[in-house]
Amino acid sequence: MVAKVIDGKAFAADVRARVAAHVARLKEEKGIVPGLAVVLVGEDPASQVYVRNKHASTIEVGMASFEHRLPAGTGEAELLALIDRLNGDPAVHGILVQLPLPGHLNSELVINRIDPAKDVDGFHISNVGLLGTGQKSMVPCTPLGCLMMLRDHHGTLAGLNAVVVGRSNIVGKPMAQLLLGDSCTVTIAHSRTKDLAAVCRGADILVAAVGRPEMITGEMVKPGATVIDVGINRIERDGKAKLVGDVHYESAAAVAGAITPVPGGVGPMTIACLLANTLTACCRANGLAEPEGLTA
Ligand SMILES: Nc1nc(=O)c2c([nH]1)NC[C@@H]1CN(c3ccc(C(=O)N[C@@H](CCC(=O)O)C(=O)O)cc3)C=[N+]21
Repeated sequence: MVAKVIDGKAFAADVRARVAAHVARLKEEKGIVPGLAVVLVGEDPASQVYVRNKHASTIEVGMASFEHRLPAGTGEAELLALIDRLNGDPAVHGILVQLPLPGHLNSELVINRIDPAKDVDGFHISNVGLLGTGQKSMVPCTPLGCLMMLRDHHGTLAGLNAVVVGRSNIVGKPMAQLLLGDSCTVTIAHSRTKDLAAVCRGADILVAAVGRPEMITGEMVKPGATVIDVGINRIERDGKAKLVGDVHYESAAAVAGAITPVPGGVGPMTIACLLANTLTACCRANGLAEPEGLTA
């Protein structure tokens, strides 16, 4: 079997177009412009690229983008004061604090300072609790993007065996909650799981979010399964820099029914879902109906 390639880049472009159409309608009918504030502390080069991409995509869909770049040595009180200011700013509907933060800053404290209604990353403990209890929340962007692609490919996910490899707070755990919400039978596996290959081979849906380059190989994939590769690893091969996922693409694609590539899979969907979440937050803040097909 040769897997169908799930084109995350094209899917993300479609999500952004739907967001843009809704934003245009909000502007025209209500005079409302959704706004996203992105806070970057320090000069990490990878983070700077991400923040630049987020800014460009935000403008492109017609939203307002507020960028706050702070020096690496910024104190906690100063950062918290900025978040308080953004919490109180009615032009700001979404707030994202780029992670990782410099080591002297307590990221849990900082994230939990964000108004949960503006927490477009879905990392605030209130949103985590709401998601875990099946209540309306802001949903983390990467798992939301994976869920959208899975629903599109399968129609319904009910009754399918889903294995999530990785137990991080930003991907693995919320991904498992979302799959459970769509009535999958969910297993969370990780680096200490006994006979990981056998566990993975039981999956109709296999989500790889371990952060280890090409760890999930074809022999761990059930024939016909859907493989979602969340990993983004920069490696060097044959003297060249290369971006690879947590899945060994070639061997997995030979067995899977469908697979997301890296790059061009989950990554672009993450940014598209950030915009979708900002739109959702704006609609909720104004007591308006939420955008259809762009929420969990
Ligand atoms: N508070 C916070 N929220 C985040 O959502 C967040 C963060 N911090 N810190 C960093 C990570 C990383 N992240 C990515 C988003 C898009 C791509 C993406 O579009 N990747 C492209 C390729 C990019 C490339 O070529 O480098 C792709 O996979 O096709 C990747 C990574 C969001 N993050």
